[in-house]
Amino acid sequence: MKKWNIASIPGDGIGKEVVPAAEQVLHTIADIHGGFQFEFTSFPWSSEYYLEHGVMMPEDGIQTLASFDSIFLGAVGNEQLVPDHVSLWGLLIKIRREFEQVINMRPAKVLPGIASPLANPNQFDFVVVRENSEGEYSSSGGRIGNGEEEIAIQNAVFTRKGTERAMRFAFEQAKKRSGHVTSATKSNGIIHSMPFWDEVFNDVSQDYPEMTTESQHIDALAAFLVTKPETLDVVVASNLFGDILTDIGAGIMGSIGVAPAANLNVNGKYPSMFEPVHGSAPDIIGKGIANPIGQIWTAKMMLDHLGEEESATKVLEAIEQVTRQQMVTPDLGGNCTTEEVTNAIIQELKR
Ligand SMILES: NC(=O)C1=CN([C@@H]2O[C@H](COP(=O)(O)OP(=O)(O)OC[C@H]3O[C@@H](n4cnc5c(N)ncnc54)[C@H](O)[C@@H]3O)[C@@H](O)[C@H]2O)C=CC1
Ligand SMILES: CC(=O)C(=O)O
Ligand SMILES: [K+]
Ligand SMILES: [Mn+2]
Repeated sequence: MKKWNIASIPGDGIGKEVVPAAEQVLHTIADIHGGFQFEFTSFPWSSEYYLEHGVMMPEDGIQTLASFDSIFLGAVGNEQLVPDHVSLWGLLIKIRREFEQVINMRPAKVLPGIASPLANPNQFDFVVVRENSEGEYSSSGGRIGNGEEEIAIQNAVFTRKGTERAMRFAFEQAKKRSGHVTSATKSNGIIHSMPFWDEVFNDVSQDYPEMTTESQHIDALAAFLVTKPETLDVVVASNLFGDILTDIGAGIMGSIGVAPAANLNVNGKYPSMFEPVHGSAPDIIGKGIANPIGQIWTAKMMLDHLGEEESATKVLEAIEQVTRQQMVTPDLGGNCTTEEVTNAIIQELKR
């Protein structure tokens, strides 16, 4: 029997609530399949770990993770204990970079039974391909001076290699979908990186003459996600633009609690990491009402990545059956708990 070794990092806040829920679902689907199983090794790396050890993960943490088939992460961040930029750069962003997880794939589509906050949502189904290793998320820059003289400089880094890689990945996705790629730009306001981004998009699109393309400024595109999301298929975006667009994508699905994500290593050198779009949700910690669907849909993406596509499809179908019956947590207007939604998905799988 095949065994998938997964490093599990629940992290902070509701990560500790939704990761175990999704692991239950993964064990269930493995049992149903019968030909593979999961072994989860859990790591306590979090803001609490930082308070005790002064680091978000041990020095050999990256080395430890390298031997796993995939990493399954909840969320990182507890501002009460550790400044966010310290905790995120010490764990989440560190893993993304060290393991060259250069693509963050984030689908968004209508889930049956869920009332979108959009008044008349058309049947949208798109995926954002977010460049995940450079761009605006950069450590280049610094702070100097004090008081009124203080200056903060934050550089964005766009390499041709990284930009092109994200765009090619987007076009390859589009081949499997309806063949339309939208580039998120801002070349009217950002004078170096974004005209460069547009040029690379134009160059790469020459290699995909069968695809249709469009380029939209990020501000207009943000509005289109609300007014006509059904026109989008694959959106390629820089690190920050992709981050923002995917919270909008989550919003129009009904809640950030349902949105999945995959941080993909595409050169095969290191494991990929699967973690939902949402954060640690400090306002609902410990209430038992965190929506587990984002983490469970993320588990579905991990199954796809591991080549267990048939099981992956079954997990998404079970999620859709449960939302169709409106067995959902309060963020989606329901009154179910994390446990009730998880159990309903498990029961659906067992049918
Ligand atoms: N990838 C990651 O690990 C991320 C970590 N963060 C961190 O998380 C902390 C909180 O950040 P926020 O900006 O408030 O974003 P957040 O995503 O944690 O929460 C935003 C809102 O969505 C709700 N929400 C999020 N996930 C939910 C779920 N599964 N079920 C029900 N409701 C849910 C929260 O209750 C809150 O009202 C910060 O420390 C931040 O840095 C934020 C975003 C991503
Ligand atoms: C930090 C964050 O919000 C993200 O990378 O999605
Ligand atoms: K997350
Ligand atoms: Mn985000």
